Amino acid sequence: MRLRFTKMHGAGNDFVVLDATQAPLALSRDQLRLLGDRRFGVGADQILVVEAADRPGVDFRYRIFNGASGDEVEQCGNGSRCFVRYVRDHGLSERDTIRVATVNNELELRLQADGRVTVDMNQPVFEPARLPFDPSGLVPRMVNGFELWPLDLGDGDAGGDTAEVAVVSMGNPHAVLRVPEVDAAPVASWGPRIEVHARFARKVNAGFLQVVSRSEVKLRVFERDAGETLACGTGACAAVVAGIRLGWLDSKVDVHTRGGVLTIEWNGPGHSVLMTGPAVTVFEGEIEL
Ligand SMILES: N[C@H](CCC[C@H](N)C(=O)O)C(=O)O
Repeated sequence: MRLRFTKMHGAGNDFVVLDATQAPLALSRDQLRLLGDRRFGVGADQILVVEAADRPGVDFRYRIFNGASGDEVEQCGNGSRCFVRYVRDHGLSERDTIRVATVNNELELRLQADGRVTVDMNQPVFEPARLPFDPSGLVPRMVNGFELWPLDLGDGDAGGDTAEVAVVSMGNPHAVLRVPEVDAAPVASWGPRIEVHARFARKVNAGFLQVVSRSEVKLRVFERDAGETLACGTGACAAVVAGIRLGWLDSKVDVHTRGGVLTIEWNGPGHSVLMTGPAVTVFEGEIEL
């Protein structure tokens, strides 16, 4: 099959975007992994599929697949900003604000005059069972009334490292740990061990957070089924929400990632998280699958 695609990125987190509004695209896991493959295919952290609305009150359906595994996931923040840029540029909508349905939620996406996009990422979820995360037998350290869970990363000869994490769901699961300096953080060694830790039944995205001030942080994320990406939108939301709950951050924070800056705003429980950042089209192409 000959497939047209658009290559995009949001703060360096990159995507292959496909238009399935005219006809459903039933791609196999192998075809999705080929699209994500940086040697044998196009190359992308995630594959985003634009589908026609499947219910009243939304403009499109937004589906997300991790490029390395071909598995469908619940949410992609950087991808949602590219989504609205894509539908505008491809004449699929004339509106600056659109509403999309994901596998487990709905998002409102707003194209700003300066070209950045603001997304209402809905409310964060903290109940461990809804991540899912199994805290049984663990005693959390309470900071500002919020749990930091001691994760034992010891696996045989790897030694008894313990990662102290906050857990947050933005529709997809996140474990956030504070580090003194992101550039020296053990992302390559601890990231994969947290990602597949047995207490996360559907694996987890691991965020490494450096607090620069109450309104500025640096963040690296070892993403579930993607490895370290240059930015993670839901990861930035999860890290800021955790930082606010832990008393480290104010309600509006600039998140410096290796691929660019995202601005996250959250006014506390009961409120949505707002994420603002870039959405860039790199090239259009075709591939034979
Ligand atoms: N790897 C993530 C999906 C992509 C999230 C990230 N790219 C974002 O911008 O939120 C997961 O498996 O939950």
